[in-house]
Amino acid sequence: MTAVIEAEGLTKYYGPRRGLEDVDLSVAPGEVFGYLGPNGAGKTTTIRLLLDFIRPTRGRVSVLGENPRTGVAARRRIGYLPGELMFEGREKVRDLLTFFADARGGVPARRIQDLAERFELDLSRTIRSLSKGNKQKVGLVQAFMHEPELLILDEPTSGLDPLMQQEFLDMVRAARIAGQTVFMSSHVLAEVQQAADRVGIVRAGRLVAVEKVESLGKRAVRRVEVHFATPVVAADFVDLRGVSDVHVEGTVLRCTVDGQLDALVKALAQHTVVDLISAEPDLEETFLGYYYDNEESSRVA
Ligand SMILES: Nc1ncnc2c1ncn2[C@@H]1O[C@H](COP(=O)(O)OP(=O)(O)OP(=O)(O)O)[C@@H](O)[C@H]1O
Repeated sequence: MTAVIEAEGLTKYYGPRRGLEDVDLSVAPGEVFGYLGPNGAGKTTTIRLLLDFIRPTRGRVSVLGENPRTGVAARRRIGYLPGELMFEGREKVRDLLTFFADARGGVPARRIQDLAERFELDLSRTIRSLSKGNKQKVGLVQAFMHEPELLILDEPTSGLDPLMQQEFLDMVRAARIAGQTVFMSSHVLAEVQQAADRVGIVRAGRLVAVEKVESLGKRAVRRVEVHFATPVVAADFVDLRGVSDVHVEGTVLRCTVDGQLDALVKALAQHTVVDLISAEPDLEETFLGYYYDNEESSRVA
């Protein structure tokens, strides 16, 4: 099957500054692809290249089988949520959405109404009176409303409260079931894990890893901090399966656990445990774990 998004050696320099370099990427029809990276990694640059808002310094990209530069017809088949919404007008939300709907060849009013209800968005408000989160909802409604073949979403959950983030993820899952393809950027691994089939990790302008979400889940790396009633020694914990970065200061143990907690929990049980804190690592830590431990399997295919 032809890829919906295909990039080869995609590179963008802003003057001497690297925005993106040598990105090879292929997103299959019906796939939900999460594009993860810290601030300034190159996510927005990639998305702008896909939409021909900027042109590559070198390399090539095709979207829905077309070169974004010439494939104007393909644009209607795309729903796009920009990272920064420029909605400011005095008009009502309903009027703005109707305007977008008409530009895409028409969308049933009922569909707009349903999406607005889902997101608890008041269509009778004026655009400029909306909070950041509500503007984000307008952006999402306009991206989804014409049921495009491809959704390109730049930081879609930014500004949404947790309930609305879940609503959004439900919509992505529904889009996937309907056979739509989704390319979404994020800097939050947890949210992408809930909806995506694969995750690409971009860092300093390079796509450093592409992983199936299932395999990410299996490698749950955690930071663990344990407080004991009496002092402990590091030697009790250093050789345990999955445990690394062991540091002991008096009655406090800090370490990293990759995979099951079982071996650590059994060793802890030899002491009196006062408190145990287990935190998911941030994106960078998870990804570094992959990149260095699993380099041969993770490089982009
Ligand atoms: N118009 C521009 N002119 C110069 N440099 C730019 C421009 N746009 C982006 N860059 C640089 O390119 C790099 C990638 O930026 P990009 O906006 O693509 O990152 P991002 O992953 O989307 O980050 P964020 O999460 O902060 O939006 C950064 O170093 C950024 O400073």
